[in-house]
Amino acid sequence: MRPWRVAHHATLTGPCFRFISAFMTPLSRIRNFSIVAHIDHGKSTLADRLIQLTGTVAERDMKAQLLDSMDIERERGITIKANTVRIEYPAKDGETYVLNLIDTPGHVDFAYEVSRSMRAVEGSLLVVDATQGVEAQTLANVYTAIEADHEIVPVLNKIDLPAAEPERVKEQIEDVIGIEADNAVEISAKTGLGIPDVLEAIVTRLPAPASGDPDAPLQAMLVDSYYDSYLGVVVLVRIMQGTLKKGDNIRMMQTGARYGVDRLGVFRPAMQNVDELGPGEIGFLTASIKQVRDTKVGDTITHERRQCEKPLPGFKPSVPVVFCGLFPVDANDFEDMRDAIEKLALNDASFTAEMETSAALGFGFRCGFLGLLHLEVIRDRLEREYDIDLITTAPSVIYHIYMKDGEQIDLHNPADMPDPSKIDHIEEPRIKATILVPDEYLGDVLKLCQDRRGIQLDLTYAGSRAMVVYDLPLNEVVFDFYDRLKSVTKGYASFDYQMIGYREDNLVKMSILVNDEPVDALSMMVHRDRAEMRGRAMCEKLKDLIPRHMFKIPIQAAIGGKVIARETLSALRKDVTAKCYGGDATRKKKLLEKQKAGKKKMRQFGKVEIPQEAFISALKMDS
Ligand SMILES: Nc1nc2c(ncn2[C@@H]2O[C@H](COP(=O)(O)OP(=O)(O)OP(=O)(O)O)[C@@H](O)[C@H]2O)c(=O)[nH]1
Repeated sequence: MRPWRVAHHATLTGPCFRFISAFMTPLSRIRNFSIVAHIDHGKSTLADRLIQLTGTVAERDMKAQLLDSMDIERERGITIKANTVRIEYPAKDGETYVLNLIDTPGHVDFAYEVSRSMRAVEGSLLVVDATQGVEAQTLANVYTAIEADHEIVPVLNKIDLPAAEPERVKEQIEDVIGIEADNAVEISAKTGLGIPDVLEAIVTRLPAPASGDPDAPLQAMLVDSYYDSYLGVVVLVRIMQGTLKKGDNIRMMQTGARYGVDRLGVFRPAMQNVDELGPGEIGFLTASIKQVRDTKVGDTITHERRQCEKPLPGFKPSVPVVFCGLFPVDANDFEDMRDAIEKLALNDASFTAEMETSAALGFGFRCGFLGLLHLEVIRDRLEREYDIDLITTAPSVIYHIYMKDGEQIDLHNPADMPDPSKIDHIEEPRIKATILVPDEYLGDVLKLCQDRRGIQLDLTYAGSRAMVVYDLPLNEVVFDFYDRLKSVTKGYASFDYQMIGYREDNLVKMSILVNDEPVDALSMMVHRDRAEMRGRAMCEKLKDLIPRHMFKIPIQAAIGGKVIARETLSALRKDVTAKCYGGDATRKKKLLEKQKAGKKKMRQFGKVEIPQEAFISALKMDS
């Protein structure tokens, strides 16, 4: 999972295991920073180069993208959880500096983690691909950095490419973000060009940590945590005030949990033990913590005996916003799936799962995620690492249902919708979406947002690119908005969003009935004005996706008891093997075997079998 960490555990007991002697680096020689960038602009490659150039990792151990450690991260080239590394850099002024890099996730789903890790450092490198320019996530992340009072050094990457336009991109950074970019460092993280300048810029242009008193009561930020099968939960901390020592008894101020510190250390990037961590330093601790859930990112760690007066400000637990049902295709996999889900949940506090039974799909889990990417990552891991075939139901958001009797219900699953006659009104979550798109695709983007019940908030230009800001219902975005956006703009748009709150709208639950049996997994919340259109589209699709049976199958969409759309799948007249006339026995056998294998992936609904693909395909909306 995190190969470099696991791989380097050996060194903890091996001959090269050593303690860093108990001296604290003076604040003036510490620089804590993060790298903010849009996906693919080269953040991980730059981090690798910094590590390599400072000899933090021996050349032979250098694996591309050291900091992106999960397989899926590697494969998709995205960074999911924050990671950290401590680099020692002998600067031109003759002093050796300790540089702590916290690598932050680049994707919108993990905005909260980004904002937390930013609070743990004083400065940021803003990496912008000199061939692409500023993108939506560059904006979102750089604003988070600005909010955290960071000093920011712009870095233009990929200047080795002929398409690089550093001057234009500098101008764009100044126009769009509003920070000075004249003195941006021009580099190629790929070839290594300009990397020494980046190291010098970190030392000379980013601030040292603000004053901290090593003798004050301990105040440390819990920046991140992960589960390690050898060490248990490993907690990444940034010391603000006081000194943390091995053996100390600590207390998490938000959760109230108490622990004894077993081990203290830093990542270089292999784990290296230290005796103590002082103000301004970033390191890790282990403390026989059983599950990641007990460590809340953003919590304040203090000493049990001598507590600091106040926790650090701004703590909020990250809460799942997108929910869906995950069911094993083969009911026999349920126990394996439960184990797998428990393991994943141990390592990911923002992923929630509760057992669920569906009339149609049997036993499974209702799972909560930070966003769509998070959902995909977890689903992929279940399928890949644990080898479980899954049926995923339509993602849904949390609706606030206000009942006539004054009760308020949070609806996570459309299947649990209460009797509509008892409902007063329903509110849905809305987001503010920022989209940056080349001019020529603007029309398509506006249409897409409009189709998804968007309200335009702003439209401005930065060079030949438009920046549109829309207020959109989250529900319209969760399923395939991002895919549609990519396809209508040929991949040239970038997208970022933040939640802005709940608003009332005319929402109803649409049920789908196949052969008069409701299929829970396909029920969804829709806007009343769109229900008919959606219902019709859904029935038409299902008609194509459900194989014909020996009898006629009505497929209906309904709101309450009222049918709003209907299709009929005609009966199959011939036997599947009928076309194999002429007695080709092997062909006939093959066909029957194929049919049998296909059956495993089918779900029985009353008398009707629905293939697994139908669930996903039916829920994808075409414009
Ligand atoms: N030509 C060229 N390619 C580069 C350079 N820096 C990075 N790349 C390539 O750009 C792609 C993306 O680089 P990454 O370092 O994975 O990007 P990232 O910003 O870390 O992406 P996330 O982890 O998804 O946030 C990779 O294929 C790199 O090899 C560069 O200076 N020049």
